[in-house]
Amino acid sequence: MGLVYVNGEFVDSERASVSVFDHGYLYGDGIFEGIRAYDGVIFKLDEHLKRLYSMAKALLIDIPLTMEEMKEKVVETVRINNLRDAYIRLVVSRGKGDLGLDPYKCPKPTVVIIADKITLYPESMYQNGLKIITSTYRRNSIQALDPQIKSLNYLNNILAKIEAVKAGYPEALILNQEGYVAECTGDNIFIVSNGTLYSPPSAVGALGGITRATVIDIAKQMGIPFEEKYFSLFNVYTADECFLTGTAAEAIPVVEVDHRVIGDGKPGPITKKIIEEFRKLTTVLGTKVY
Ligand SMILES: Cc1ncc(COP(=O)(O)O)c(CNc2cccc(C(=O)O)c2)c1O
Repeated sequence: MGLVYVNGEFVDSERASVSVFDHGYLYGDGIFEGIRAYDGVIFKLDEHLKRLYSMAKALLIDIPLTMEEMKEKVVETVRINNLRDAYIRLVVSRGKGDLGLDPYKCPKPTVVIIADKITLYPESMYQNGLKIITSTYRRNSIQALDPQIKSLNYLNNILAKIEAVKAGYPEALILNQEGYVAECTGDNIFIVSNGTLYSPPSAVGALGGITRATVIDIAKQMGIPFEEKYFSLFNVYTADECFLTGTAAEAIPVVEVDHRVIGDGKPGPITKKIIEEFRKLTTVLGTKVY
């Protein structure tokens, strides 16, 4: 049985809970981070915390810990559970209030840190690549709720995920309302065409992924040209390679989109090299737990 950090205390995971009057639960009023530890190193913890505090600022949530204190609590949560490889879920909500949605009736944000195991995709999917479809659900407009904020409002992603799973696919691509490719339900997207790597800017309606940023750095170090560019499904269908990036998924090849075979239908050479380089970095760029 693991221990979960809840508002300053470590509680058995079976008993860990938040109030039913918590606005994260009642209204999805909150944000979260998904972080990974590899062999006792928490990958890019600083980058994740920087994003968390930026998102909190955007929502006017005043996290009751400094970034340094939060960093110590994340490390302590992995350590107290004796984990070396872990998926860490850090959730900050507006906190306990009354049944109205007024955030100014929530005196103190709730902070929850969970460290556990997660396996999103089996190794075979990394070897063979994913087959995905495009969801009929469009990404919510940045004028309504900016997808750069990793909020507790994941219904847009969940509805697209339901569509994929019901159709027999592990993941779905989401377009924005203009028809540009945004990202998948839980991952950013890259395509490779004529030796250049492309990924849409976050302004398309996508999370500014930490893994995406890492892959862009890897590409630069490998001398692979990278361009941030809006692109359509046509560009995906006709790409030489395609892959997705996310903390849980890392980098995973895509070999078919909407029944269009990408390249030769196998994980591409640039994709495979990037995956190899990414895995090398995971125990180098991060914060030691032990
Ligand atoms: C919408 C979205 N876009 C991109 C990413 C990748 O971002 P990072 O490279 O910073 O992790 C995410 C995060 N990926 C994520 C978060 C929560 C659950 C699941 C799941 O697939 O169950 C996936 C995400 O939720």
